This record gives sequence, C-alpha cells and structure tokens, in this order.
Amino acid sequence: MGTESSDQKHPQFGHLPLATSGPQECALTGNALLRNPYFNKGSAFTAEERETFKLHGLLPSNVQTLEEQVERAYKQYCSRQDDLAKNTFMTSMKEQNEVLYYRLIQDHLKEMFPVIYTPTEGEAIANYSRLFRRPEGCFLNIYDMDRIDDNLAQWGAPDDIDLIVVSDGEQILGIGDQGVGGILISIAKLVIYTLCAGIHPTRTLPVVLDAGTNNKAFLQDPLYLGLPKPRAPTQQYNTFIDTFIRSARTHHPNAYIHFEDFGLANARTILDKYTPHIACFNDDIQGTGCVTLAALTAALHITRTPWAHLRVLVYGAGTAGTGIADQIRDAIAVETGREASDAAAQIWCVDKHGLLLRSDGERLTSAQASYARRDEDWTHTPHTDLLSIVHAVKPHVLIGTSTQPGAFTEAVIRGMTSHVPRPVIFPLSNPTRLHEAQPSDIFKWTGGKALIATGSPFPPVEHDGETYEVAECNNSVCFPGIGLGAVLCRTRLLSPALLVAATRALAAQAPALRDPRRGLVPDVTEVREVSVRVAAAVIREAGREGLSRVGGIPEGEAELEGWIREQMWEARYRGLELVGRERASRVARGEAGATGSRLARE
Ligand SMILES: NC(=O)c1ccc[n+]([C@@H]2O[C@H](COP(=O)([O-])OP(=O)(O)OC[C@H]3O[C@@H](n4cnc5c(N)ncnc54)[C@H](O)[C@@H]3O)[C@@H](O)[C@H]2O)c1
Ligand SMILES: O=C(O)C[C@H](O)C(=O)O
Ligand SMILES: [Mn+2]
Repeated sequence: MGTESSDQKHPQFGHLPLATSGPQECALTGNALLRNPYFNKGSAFTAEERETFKLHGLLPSNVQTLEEQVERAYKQYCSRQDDLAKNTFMTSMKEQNEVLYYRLIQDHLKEMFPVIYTPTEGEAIANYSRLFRRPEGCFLNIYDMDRIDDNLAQWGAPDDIDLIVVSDGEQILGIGDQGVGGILISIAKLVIYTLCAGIHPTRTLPVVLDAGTNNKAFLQDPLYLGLPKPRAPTQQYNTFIDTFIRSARTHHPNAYIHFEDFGLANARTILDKYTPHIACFNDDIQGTGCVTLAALTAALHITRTPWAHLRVLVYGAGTAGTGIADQIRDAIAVETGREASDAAAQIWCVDKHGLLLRSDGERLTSAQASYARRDEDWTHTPHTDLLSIVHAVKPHVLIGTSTQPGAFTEAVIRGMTSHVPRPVIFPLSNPTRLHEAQPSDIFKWTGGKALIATGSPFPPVEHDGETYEVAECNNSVCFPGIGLGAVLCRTRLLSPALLVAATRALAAQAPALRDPRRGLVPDVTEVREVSVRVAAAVIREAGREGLSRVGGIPEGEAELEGWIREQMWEARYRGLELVGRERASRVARGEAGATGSRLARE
C-alpha cells in the first residue's frame, strides 16, 4: 500500500485510540501528522501540541477553536456553485480533517445530508472517473483474486475493523451499473454510520468489488478507472464473492458486513448464502424493508386499517420491492397469526411486464415467485397497466421501487383515492428525479388525504393552511442503528428476529404518531437518538436469541441506552500524546493496553 492511503487509515498503526476517554496516542509528527485526516486538527493544534509534535513553522500562528474552523469551512462550502461542487468540497474536507468534516455536517445536517448522500452522491458516483483525485477505500479486482488476502490484511490487525460496507457497483440507487464508482456508495454509507450512529470512523472499511461493468459508456471511456471489461460470468463472480468473504472473515473476524447496491440476482443470492453463517446485512433488501415497514406501521396506526384486511401494491418488484414485500408479509403473518403464504396473498407485485402471474414461470426470480397470482383470477381483468390493477386490487398502500419517474399518474392516484379514504403512497425510487410521483402532486390529487413517504428528501407540503412534513423513507434511518447494535454486541448472526425488533423500535418513534402533520419516519436530525433505541432493541434481541458475544451488557433500558451512548464517536478534538516508535509498534500489536477499543472488547 502506498503512503497516500496509509495516511488515510493507518493500517500499520494497529488499534486506533477510541474517542471515548483520555488522550489519544499518536506516533506521527510534523507534515505526516498534518496529512493524517484522523489526527489532524489544522489551525486548532494547541501551542503545546505544536511544540510536542514539531508543527512550528507548518501552521499559521493563530490557534483556533473547532467552532471557528466550522464557521470558515461553512463559508467555503456555501461559496461552491452547485451541489456536486459542494459534494466534491466535502470529499476533500474529509481527506484533510475528519473531526472538522463530521462536525461541519452535524451543525448543518438538514442542509448537507442530501449533498453528501442521496441524491447528490449519485451524481458523484456517475462522475467518479472524472472527479477522481485521491483513492479512498479498498479496491478488489476479480482478475487479481490471489491478492485479495493481502489487500484486505493491510487494513489493520484482526480487532481493528468493526464494519465493512461492500458494493459491486452493479445497481447503484436507481442509476444502474456504475462499476468501480460503487466505492463511493460504500464510503457514503459509512459516513452515515458515523454521523447517525457514532460508529468510529477509523474502525470501518469501504470496499468495492470490481467485477467489470456492463455500462457501455464506461467501457468506451478511456478515463474510466475500473476494469474496462464486461461483468465476469456467474461462476467466476461467485468465486470472487466467496474469496472476499473468506478473506474478510480471516483478517477482520469481528467485522459486520453490509452489502450495498448489488444487482438484482446477486443481492438476494449472496444474502441467502451468508446469512446463516456470518453477521451480514443487505441494505436494499433488509434496510429498505425495515424502514418501509416502520413507516407503514405508523401510517396504519393513523388510518386504522387492520392488518388482516390490508391490501398492498408494490410497483417495481426488484431488490427493494421484494425486500419490502417480504417484511410486510412477515408483519401481516405475525399480526394476524396467518401463515406467511396466506399473508403474501395480501400483497400484489407489479414489475415491468405487469402484475406478477404464475404463468410468468422462469421469468420470475425466486424472491418474486411467492407473490405471483393465479392467472385464472385475472383472465377478465387487464393486468399490464397500473391503473387497471389499482382498480382491481383497491390497495390501501402503493409502494414505488420501479425507477420509473411519474409512473404514479394523476389517474392512478385518483383511482386509488376512489377506493380507500386515506391512501398510503410511498414513491421510493432514488435519486429524486426517479420518484414515481411528486409529494405535492399526490397531496393535490388526493385532497390532502394521502399519507406519503419518499426515498429522497422533499420539502414540506402546504395544504389548507397547514404544513405537512414529507417523511424521507430511506434506509439511512435504520441501517446505522442496526449496525451499531450488531457491532456493540458482536452478534454472531443478524437473524430475522433482530430485524423485527429494530423495525418495531423505529416504528415506535414515528413523529406522526404524536402529530399528524409530522413525518411517518423520524427526521434525519433525530436519527442519532433513533439509532440508540434501534441499537438497544437489536442488542436486547441478540441477547435473548443467544447471539450476543459480549458479556456484561446492562439490562435496564436506561442503563443499556447509556452504555450505547458512551461508545458512540463524536466529532470533537481529543488531546494527543506522543508515543515513540517502539511504543507505536506495541500499540500496533495490541499489546499496549491503553488503546484497546471498547467497541472491540469481547
Ligand atoms: N428509499 C430507499 O431507502 C431505497 C432503498 C433501496 C432502493 N431504493 C430505490 O428503489 C429503486 C429500485 O432499486 P432496486 O435496488 O430494487 O433496483 P432493481 O433493479 O432491483 O429493481 C427495480 C425493479 O423495477 C422494475 N421495473 C422497471 N421498469 C418497470 C415498470 N415500467 N413497471 C414496473 N416495474 C418496473 C425492474 O424490472 C426491477 O425489477 C431505485 O431507484 C433505488 O434507488 C430506495
Ligand atoms: O442509498 C440510498 O439513498 C437508499 C438506497 O440504498 C438506494 O439504493 O436507493
Ligand atoms: Mn442502496
């Protein structure tokens, strides 16, 4: 590994000191320290630190506070012309000073969230090879499988990494195959983990699995940075995934593995294959399912529709659509005491050829098959256009995960409203331009009756002199808390019961339950506290299921939440203590004692 990336993550340094207590040990001085984004404080290094760490002459003389630095950085941010330029600015801020980066976002969370995450991150990903300046994260190549072991080993000792986010870039948001640019979705999701759940930023690893790309424009672009070849065949791809998982388990045995934006077929296959063996999570299937079910639970509380009578129409039965359908099916089964297969009959799934029918046969994925309807029930009803299906099904709930902008037309929404008094409508396709309908239109067409949640952030809607928040039903509200819980108790597996517990904890916090003008999902500004509750639910359930590998976790609710909060990383500067080379290598070998991570304890 070159100096550049070792500066970023310090793999050779072993255990990084944790945020929670006392000074941090640091072996870097002078320019090497200033170039390390985790330890660098820039103009905030104190006079004493400037002396100890040989920084005199490398910094202007005025010592500033973090608050002053945030003020300057915010002005610089505002001077950038558009959101993509702001996103690029934030990327370089992260490369320079992580505490300042996270503190800046935290102080302007509502404004910056859409810039560092969905939707602007989608633009940054699409332009990865053009905007590239400096690598971040781990790049694994399908034609270099022999190196995977070494490539993963260099990120630290076995206790150093708590969380890996990995993407193969095949199905990024709704913008398709982005090849090696997928590294940026892994990085963005990890930023959200740190911001929204206090996961320690140096104890995480973003990975992209480069298996080629089927994006024709990239294949013809000489500046494209990934493998300029079509995606490798299935067998080779599966070996690649197996090799990655095996090496990750060997070198980072504690790491919880989060899969992001894999292609439709692979996403499900990989999740089904590894779930029984390791603590892993697919955000598009499980995260989306969890947040959507939580939003739906809050909506049904308001509409008072009983689970037993609920009719749900899912438009776009891909990774996210079937993930959502499965969670809703399981919730109906639990709430009504029915078998899952009976519960599935309350869910209708539509994909690009129309309603899923049994006669679709081989065209159905295994995830879709359990929702396919009997053809004989549809012989006299058109089943290829959404409006006819809406009139036939009369759904209480309409969910969009189709990537088809405008698919929820005025006729569709009015049609739905003619059958149910309070339609629940969730256009979830990201980024913003792909939403199946605009919240303001849905409000207008339903006379303000709809309960809405969207995949990307939207401004509030005015109706009859009242202002209604539009909930952002994005998996970012739940994956950080689920991951925090999984990491803190080192769960052996992420079983379905843990996800149910997380969903319940999230649903209980819907602001709309207290005030119907507020959102069906907590706002991003509340998500750190939400994560504490979600993590607590996951940890408690892991304990009950015998999956937790950490002893001595407090049992009382307040004590457990306090225990979680204590371990969450916050964006503030800590004192630094210079350690000599010998001490540094003992720290690296995990023998020095003082730096052991609380997150890493077993
Ligand atoms: N809000 C969230 O948290 C969240 C989470 C995950 C995914 N998403 C969004 O959901 C969308 C889908 O993501 P995915 O990962 O499931 O992708 P996917 O490709 O797996 O699924 C999309 C599905 O839509 C179907 N489709 C295409 N055209 C259609 C049409 N005209 N009518 C009906 N169906 C059609 C496709 O055949 C496919 O099955 C993306 O825009 C993604 O950003 C949102
Ligand atoms: O990344 C997001 O914004 C949510 C989701 O994972 C998606 O793929 O759209
Ligand atoms: Mn995703």
